[in-house]
This record gives sequence, structure tokens and C-alpha cells, in this order.
Amino acid sequence: MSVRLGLADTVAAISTAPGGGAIGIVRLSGTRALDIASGLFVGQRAPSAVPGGRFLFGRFTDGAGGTIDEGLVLVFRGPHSYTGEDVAELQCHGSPAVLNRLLARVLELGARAANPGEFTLRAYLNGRLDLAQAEAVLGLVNARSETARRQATLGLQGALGERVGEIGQRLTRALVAIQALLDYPEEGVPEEDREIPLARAQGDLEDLVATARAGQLASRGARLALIGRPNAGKSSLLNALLGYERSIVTPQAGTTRDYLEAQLELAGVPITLVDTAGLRETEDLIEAAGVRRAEELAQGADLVLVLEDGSSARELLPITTPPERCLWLQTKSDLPPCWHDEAYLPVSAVTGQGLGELREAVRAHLLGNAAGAEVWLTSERQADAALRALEHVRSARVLPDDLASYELELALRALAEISGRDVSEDILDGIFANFCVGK
Ligand SMILES: Nc1nc2c(c(=O)[nH]1)N(C=O)[C@@H](CNc1ccc(C(=O)N[C@@H](CCC(=O)O)C(=O)O)cc1)CN2
Ligand SMILES: Nc1nc2c(ncn2[C@@H]2O[C@H](COP(=O)(O)OP(=O)(O)OP(=O)(O)O)[C@@H](O)[C@H]2O)c(=O)[nH]1
Ligand SMILES: [Mg+2]
Repeated sequence: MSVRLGLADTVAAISTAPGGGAIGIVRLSGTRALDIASGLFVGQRAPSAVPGGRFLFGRFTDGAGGTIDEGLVLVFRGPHSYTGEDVAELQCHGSPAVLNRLLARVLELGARAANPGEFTLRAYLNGRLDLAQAEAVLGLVNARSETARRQATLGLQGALGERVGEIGQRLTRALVAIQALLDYPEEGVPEEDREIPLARAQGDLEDLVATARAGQLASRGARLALIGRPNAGKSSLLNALLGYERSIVTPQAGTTRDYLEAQLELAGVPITLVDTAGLRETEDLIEAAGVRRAEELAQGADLVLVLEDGSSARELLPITTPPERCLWLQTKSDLPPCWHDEAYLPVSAVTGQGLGELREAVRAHLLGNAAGAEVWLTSERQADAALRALEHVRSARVLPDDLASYELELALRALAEISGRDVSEDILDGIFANFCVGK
């Protein structure tokens, strides 16, 4: 898709989910939206003849005078619509058969099939949303957890844009002060005009950048791998966290051979829990393949739960995952412990002891300081821009005035990309390509 397509034509798409539903919507946006709707709708009044904000009941007809379905037309007149253009929503019964026929009919009447995200792109190009808000719409459509939803709703309401705007104001204040100093070096500028806003902007940016990992985990979800020796209690812990018997548990070492995934929500983050084969040297070809897989899965996980049986003698585990991505668990804490290690959290899959602490530790690990922050950076694009802004601010604080002023201009430009008024087409294409058709 390219944004170069422009806004001249009228676009149409099925905006409700693929598959069946009680009600489905074909949405039209553009200068001819109401004319096209009037071309197939038969009711008391034509969509093109009523003011915005009305709904009409009637029949949707095919070219030969037959009826496709009965339903409603919602009429929006630009700029008072989602896209800022004239919009007609054809609300019909929700089968693919009805929706496809209705879409085919509006295309016959001159609409063009919308590209993925094109309604939201039009809303952006018409100044109805900024880029951070457009990304928030994407976040809402794809929200897989309560945390993801909450952050996206905040983003749609412009909270991220506001936060970034405040930081921008501090930087601008410092920039003006530095430029005054460059022009009139003998005058000097007070601390509160230069050093204080800069230091605060840096602190704010550091806090904001620190939310990026949480924001991305909340939207894409996190992978947690359970790793340990055979019989350490990996499958039992997976079942205990899930609350149902997903994985086979037996007293025999080497029960789990292939890996197995299960979904749950933990701390507001969608989690894929991965049960793996116990790590050991083995002659069994299948088990050996499982062990290799377990090692790979540990490498690819956002967090590795390292399990060691607390009720039997310790045996060194060959873990290559960096320690900052690991949480250590001493399992079977309902049995008399054979060893003590401060770094390990005692848990029991049998009594549930320690599971609350485990959830809390996972939450702290995945969300870090972001848990306390109001708004998060939710896309990689936003995180990248904020990080670049932060680096320019750090440079500005250690460089001589003329270079500092240049760094601050770059910082402001990077910040402006987050809400994005004049970003490149490549960036726009990259964002809107992730949308679905009809959004
Ligand atoms: N049926 C339907 N439901 C939907 C949408 C939609 O497009 N259609 N939306 C699509 O994402 C979301 C709602 N977003 C919308 C945002 C603004 C306007 C709109 O028409 N705004 C005008 C009029 C406001 C008013 O009447 O008070 C405006 O702001 O001027 C419509 C939907 C979620 N639900
Ligand atoms: N008392 C007690 N026994 C447990 C606990 N967790 C697991 N067990 C027992 O330990 C044995 C092994 O448990 P699994 O969950 O199958 O261990 P695993 O790590 O998945 O083992 P493999 O799949 O062979 O790698 C079973 O007999 C479980 O009943 C626990 O918290 N307390
Ligand atoms: Mg197992």
C-alpha cells in the first residue's frame, strides 16, 4: 500500500470480523459515499438526502431490482465522521454471503476496495487523529489483554501525545535559552531556563523509554519457558498456573518430550507458557531432540523459569540464558527442603504455595517500572523515536552551546515523530500495513 493513492476516490470494505455475526457492516468513505449508498438502498429517504447523524431503515438491492438484504444505513457527513469524509455504513445481517454481495454491489457502483487500515489512514490524513492515536486504534483492534486495551484507550484519548508535548515544551524552553546565550553571551541565562528543564526532560524521557518493553509485551504478549531437570516439576507448575491439567505429569523422569504451549493472562500481559523436556544427557533419540528444543526455546523466551527440585539433592543445571532473563524456582516446597538458596523462590504445584509470589515476580520482571507509569510507549516505532530523542538530550547536556542547540533540535524532531505530522511515507506505510481491511 502507498499513501500516494490519495483521497480522491471513495473506498469500501467489510468492517466487521470475517466469519458470521448477527450483524455486519460494509463501510464507505469518500465524496461519493452517500451517492453510492443511495444507488442501492431503497427506503423512505435516500442517504444522500438526509443530514449527517441519521439512520435509515430499508432494503439493499442488487442491480436487477432484487433484494440482497434489509438493514440500516448510517449517514455521516464530513468532517463529522471517523475519517473526516462523508461516510455511509450499511448495516446488514452478518453472514459472509450477505456482506460479500453487498460489497460487490458498492464496488459495481464505483467504490474502490479499501486497503488495510485505509479508513484510519484517511482519518490521519484528514487531521482527525495523530499517528500515536492511529497506532492506538490498531492497539484497540488487536488488544489481547486488559493492559493492552487500557494503554490503547489512553493513547486514543491522546495521553501519549500530551506526555510527549510536555517534554517537547521543556526542550523548547531550554533551546530558546541556549540560543539566547549564543546570541548574547554576556547576558547569561538562569538555571531554571536551561539546566532544570533539560534535566527534567531527560528524566521524563528515561521514564518513558523504560515503558517501551512493557508496552510491547502487553501488545504482542510474552513467552515464558519452563526449564529444568526431568522431574523438577515443570509440567505440574504449568498445570497449576493454568488451573487445569494441560500437560501430562508422571513420577517418571522424561515424561515431557516435545514442547507444549498454553495461553494465559498474567499481570495483564498475554502469556504463552512453554513446557519443555527436562534437560539431561540421554540415549533416547526423541528425548534428546526434545532437550535440544528446550534449549532453543529458552533462548527465544522473554523470561525463563528455571526450576530445581527442592526436595532432592542439587545437580548443576546447564543454563546459558543470561541471568537477567531468568527467575529461579525451588519446586515441591510442600516437601522437606534438601537445600536453601536465597535466590530461589519456593513454590509448590501441589499446595499452590508461592504461586502468588511467582505471579508478582513475573509481573515485576515483565513490566518493571512501567507498572507505575501512566502512559506507555506501545509500538517499536514510538520507542525508537523516544530513544533517539533521549540520546540527543543526553548529548546536548555535555556539549558546548552551539552543538547543544543542534542536538536539541534533533531531539525535538525525533519527539515530533511520535505524534507525527510530517513523517515519511515509508513510516506511514509501515504503520498502516499492520491494520486489517475495514479499519
Ligand atoms: N458503527 C461503528 N462503530 C464504531 C466505529 C465506526 O466507525 N462505526 N468506530 C470506528 O473506529 C469506532 C468509533 N469511532 C468513531 C469516531 C468518530 C465518529 C464520528 O462520527 N465523529 C463525528 C461525530 C461526533 C458526534 O456525532 O458527536 C465527529 O467527531 O465530528 C464515529 C466513530 C468504534 N465504533
Ligand atoms: N510433592 C510435590 N510433588 C510434585 C510437585 N510438583 C511435581 N511433583 C511431582 O514430581 C513428579 C514430576 O512432576 P512433573 O511435573 O511431571 O515434572 P517435569 O519437570 O515436567 O518432568 P519431565 O516432564 O519428566 O521433565 C510427579 O510425580 C509430580 O507429582 C510439588 O509441588 N510437590
Ligand atoms: Mg514434564
